[in-house]
Amino acid sequence: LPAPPQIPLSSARSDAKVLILGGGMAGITAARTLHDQGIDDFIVVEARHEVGGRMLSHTFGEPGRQYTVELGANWVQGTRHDDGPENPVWTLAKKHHLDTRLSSYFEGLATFDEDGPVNYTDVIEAASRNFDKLIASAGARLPKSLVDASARTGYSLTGSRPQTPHEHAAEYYHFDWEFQSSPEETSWLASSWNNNSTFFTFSEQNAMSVDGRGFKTILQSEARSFLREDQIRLNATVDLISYSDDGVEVRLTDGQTLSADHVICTFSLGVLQHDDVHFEPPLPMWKREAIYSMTMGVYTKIFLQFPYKFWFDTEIALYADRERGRYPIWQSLDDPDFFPGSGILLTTVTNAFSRRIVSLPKDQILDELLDVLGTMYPNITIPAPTDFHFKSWDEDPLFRGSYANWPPSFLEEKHANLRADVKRRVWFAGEAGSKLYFGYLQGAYFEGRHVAMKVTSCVQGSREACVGFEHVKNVKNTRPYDIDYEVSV
Ligand SMILES: Cc1cc2nc3c(=O)[nH]c(=O)nc-3n(C[C@H](O)[C@H](O)[C@H](O)COP(=O)(O)OP(=O)(O)OC[C@H]3O[C@@H](n4cnc5c(N)ncnc54)[C@H](O)[C@@H]3O)c2cc1C
Repeated sequence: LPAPPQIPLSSARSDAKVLILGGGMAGITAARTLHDQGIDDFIVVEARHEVGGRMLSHTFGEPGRQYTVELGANWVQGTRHDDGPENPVWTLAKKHHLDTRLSSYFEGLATFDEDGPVNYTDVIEAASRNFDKLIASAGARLPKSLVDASARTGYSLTGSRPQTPHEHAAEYYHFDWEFQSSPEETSWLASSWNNNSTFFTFSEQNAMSVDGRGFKTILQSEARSFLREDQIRLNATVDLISYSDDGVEVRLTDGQTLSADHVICTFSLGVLQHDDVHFEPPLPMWKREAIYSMTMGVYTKIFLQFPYKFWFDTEIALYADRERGRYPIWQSLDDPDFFPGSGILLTTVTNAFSRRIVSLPKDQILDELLDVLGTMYPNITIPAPTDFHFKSWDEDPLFRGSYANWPPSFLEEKHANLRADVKRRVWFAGEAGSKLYFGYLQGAYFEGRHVAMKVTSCVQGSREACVGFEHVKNVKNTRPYDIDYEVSV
């Protein structure tokens, strides 16, 4: 295997034709695309000490029992059908010899509730059929141009109305665990096309990284294969982007200024929503409206290491609590396919529950987790964990959440505006901009490539050849609201 990438700490250069702001999947793919198009006059500017973005690994476990776990993206979701199109993330994984194992989410699930182990796999199978009906019903609406609604509306209309803790947990497993948002918070139509784009276009396989170099190695190795030292600045946090018809200036938090003809912003949607980076002049209203209309969700993986394994032999267990979303998914990494003997168990929580727990003292979270495990295993004395870790994505000013989600009220025009450039100077790329693959690494990849191709025509061509994305200045209803304020007496 190639040696770990050594990316230089800082470049002395300050001016380039293009500044790529952010060194995650979208940023490195944009850089690779520019390079492949013969443009090398660019600098990638990244706040962290390494590239990778939300591909973020962590060394976890007590001394002598340490493993590389993934706090962010962990799976290549959708690989390739026999002779169908290949997920470009899978292409990168293969190119850089990423060590992966196929996850078997839906085979041999262990099931628990507040009474301990109990079998409700029939309910999980029903939830799987309900999810399929949800997707199919959205597919039937699209050709008729029927209006969007929440996935909850879709579920209800197709006859799925979960009542019991088992039904809620089973629905959560199929829906929230993927979208990190509830059916109420999510678009019926967009969740369906998002699911189909990844799992039908590529494949239903989920290949999990168990690589000791971290999942990020695919980006770092890729970056090392074409980036020169003076084409990347690490530990450089962007604070202000000033733009005009003539070009762009980028101010870093240390006061340094970089200038360029174009910038490609790959900050997460959450970063754009929180004004962590300022724009001068402020971004136009149509752009801000789009930014604030899509949602950034939270997906928190909580890792626990125990001195020994006392739990289920399947990869995943489902726990049905009376409170929907309370520590429902448990994943064993101490599995012959993953990290045997590691003693690592992880649970995932999302959105509202996730925001609740990260505001609690760590001891309290740990007590809650041990309490749930005690409920799942009433006849076992749960040993004290040897390590415990999670990352609060929501609170990190470089991410402000985990990945984007398409809410029911989000119109296609607004999404086009989210993706659109401003003045053909300030460009936006990142997973949120991908209409089909938002949320996924492949979304970031496709956006990085697509936007870099647009910028290429601006850098190489005449002014006429430089064509930005279309945006809609005022997003309107096709039919105005008919509201009669008259008070009848
Ligand atoms: C917990 C979690 C689990 C996930 N699981 C999966 C999965 O299994 N499979 C999958 O396909 N996807 C998954 N995703 C989503 C996937 O990680 C993202 O879609 C993808 O990494 C986004 O890439 P990006 O380049 O658009 O953004 P990012 O990776 O966020 O890149 C943006 C970069 O900008 C940098 N930056 C931010 N602010 C500044 C600033 N002011 N100045 C300079 N630099 C800045 C950041 O440090 C970052 O490196 C997961 C994400 C999370 C958080």
